[in-house]
Amino acid sequence: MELTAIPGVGEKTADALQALDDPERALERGDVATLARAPGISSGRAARIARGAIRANYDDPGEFVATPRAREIYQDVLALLQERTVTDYATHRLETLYPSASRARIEDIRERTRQAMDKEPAAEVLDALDGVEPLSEPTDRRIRDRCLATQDAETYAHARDVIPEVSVELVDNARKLSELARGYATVVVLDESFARTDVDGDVRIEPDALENPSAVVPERTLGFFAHNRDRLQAAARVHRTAGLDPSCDLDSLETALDRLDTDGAVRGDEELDRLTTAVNDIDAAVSQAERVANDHLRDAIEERDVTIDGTDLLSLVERGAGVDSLLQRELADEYDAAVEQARDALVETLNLRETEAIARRAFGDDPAYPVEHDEEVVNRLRTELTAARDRRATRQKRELASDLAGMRTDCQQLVECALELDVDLAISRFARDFDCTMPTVGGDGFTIEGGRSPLLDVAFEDVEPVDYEVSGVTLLSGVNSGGKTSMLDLVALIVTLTHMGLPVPAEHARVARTGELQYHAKNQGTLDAGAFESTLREFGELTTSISEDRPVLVLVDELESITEPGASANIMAGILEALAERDATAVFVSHLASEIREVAETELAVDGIEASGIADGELLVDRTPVKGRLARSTPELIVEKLADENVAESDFYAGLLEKF
Ligand SMILES: Nc1ncnc2c1ncn2[C@@H]1O[C@H](COP(=O)(O)OP(=O)(O)OP(=O)(O)O)[C@@H](O)[C@H]1O
Repeated sequence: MELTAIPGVGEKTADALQALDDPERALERGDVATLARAPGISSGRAARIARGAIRANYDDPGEFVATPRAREIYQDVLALLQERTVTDYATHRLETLYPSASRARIEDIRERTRQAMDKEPAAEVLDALDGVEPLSEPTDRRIRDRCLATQDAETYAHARDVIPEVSVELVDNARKLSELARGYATVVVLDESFARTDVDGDVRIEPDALENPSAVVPERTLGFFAHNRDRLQAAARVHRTAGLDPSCDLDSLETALDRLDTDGAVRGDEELDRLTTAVNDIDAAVSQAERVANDHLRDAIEERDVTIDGTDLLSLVERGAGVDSLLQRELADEYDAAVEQARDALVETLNLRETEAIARRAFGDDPAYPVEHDEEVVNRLRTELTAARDRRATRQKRELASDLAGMRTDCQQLVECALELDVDLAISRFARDFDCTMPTVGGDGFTIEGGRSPLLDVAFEDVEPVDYEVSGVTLLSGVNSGGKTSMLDLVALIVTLTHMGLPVPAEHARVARTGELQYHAKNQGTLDAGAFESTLREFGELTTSISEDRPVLVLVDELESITEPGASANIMAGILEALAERDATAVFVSHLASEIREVAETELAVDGIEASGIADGELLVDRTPVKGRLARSTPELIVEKLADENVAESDFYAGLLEKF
């Protein structure tokens, strides 16, 4: 997809998106979290870009949400869904769901919603989701014990691109190569030309190395898996607890991950552990072996009475011989036993195998007291053990890296699948929490049965279910606080959810396909001339823009408050007539329903939310509007109550009542 073809994506944004590994895939998947990783793109902007991409894909003109109040309702719907996610990914991903006029888009989401609603939001699955996050690359991948070397400038540039983790060096002669071999544990030479050069150190001639970078830097794969280990383990747990079909064998993945340390080292290999411990403990083990030998020898000397013939003693002294000679002569056996003990102790403590023979040479056969190790031999032992440890570690790393490298795509899928489950479960929880059903799309206007708005200021279980059906243009009258605004909110909510492809909080609902939701909230007080003029312009544009292929649902709350009552009634009557002429669906909440009907030239339908009376100062309201009924106003109900209750002033109240 050409990035600049997406609505709202210019050259600059397209450049920022190109910095991602695979922007097309992120856009296709509506992966807001990944898009927001592009430089300078906030998550809000990422969501707008993703919606733009979807719109372009469905040829959707957008602009369903046509007014600030309609936008608020959409935001409220989104918030209710987002409250039910576990992962940040799902929170952002839900922002790609929007009310659309495109039949195909709605149908696609409805299909997904139906499947989502069947999914059980079990506590252990939600728990497991807690650790899932999109996979990401570790930031610091510099590897300092190895370098690449080449003679060729082009290979040099290519190597820097392909294996940026290690340094790449230009070498033109054997001297430079041997300098590198002294500075790095391993030098990988990328040219055949050095094949016959004899250089000390671990210098490998691997002209094909750039074709398989993970063989040169198994740390790349291991680092990626170590960095993402917790997320992958959580994703595997989600698959197990939710019974999802995994994209890879979970046991193999978990076994491989168990072998990996958080820093990318291989763990759980006995041989590697043995060699690592031996290298670390060598000095301590040598000292301990010396101690063992000397303790033995001291005890032996203390216990022995050495008898020495006078001539022998004289000859020893004349030769300048020291105690060593005496030891050799008199305590040779004890010395041998002591040295043997030192050798055994060293081999045993360090658990040596291949290097046992070297270790044994660390204590010589020539008698001396105290017994001392041969530093040169110990150093040799250290070098051998270190090399064996490094060889083993490299082999292990390569093996594990090659096991894991093949799993990368499947792991990506494993995590994506778990994250998408979170999106589904948010929809499922929303549907369950608010007793939702899938609405029917089609027909004229809307029908709501048993609708309960989760946006009310009362607990959801206390919301009274309401029914309402409108086709064409209707005035909605009713007592104060009867629930007229709440009814408009419920209609807007159900229409918005339906066009998002989501379930609605009603026992049954049917909604006509709509291109635009025009929901105008109540104004707080009379408008000044300028604001009044612009409100009239808005309605002027709205009534003229309605066409058959772009049907509009108009919800208006107490438009009369924009100016004085007489003028308001005239204006509202005019707007309603224009909407009726264009076969629009509209509900106008008004306390001036009667006055509007009087001045209107066509017959206008009116419904009413009625109160059956007043009890303890509270209106008893039936919140379902009665079709074709102009509801009595609150003042009328109060006058009626006073007329009933006050015998003395009954004439006065009866007179007032007649005026209604
Ligand atoms: N279906 C319902 N179930 C329970 N309570 C409701 C319901 N509808 C409305 N209410 C309660 O009634 C209150 C008033 O509702 P709302 O503001 O919609 O009335 P209104 O008719 O628009 O009032 P006004 O004429 O004063 O503008 C709400 O804040 C809510 O507490």
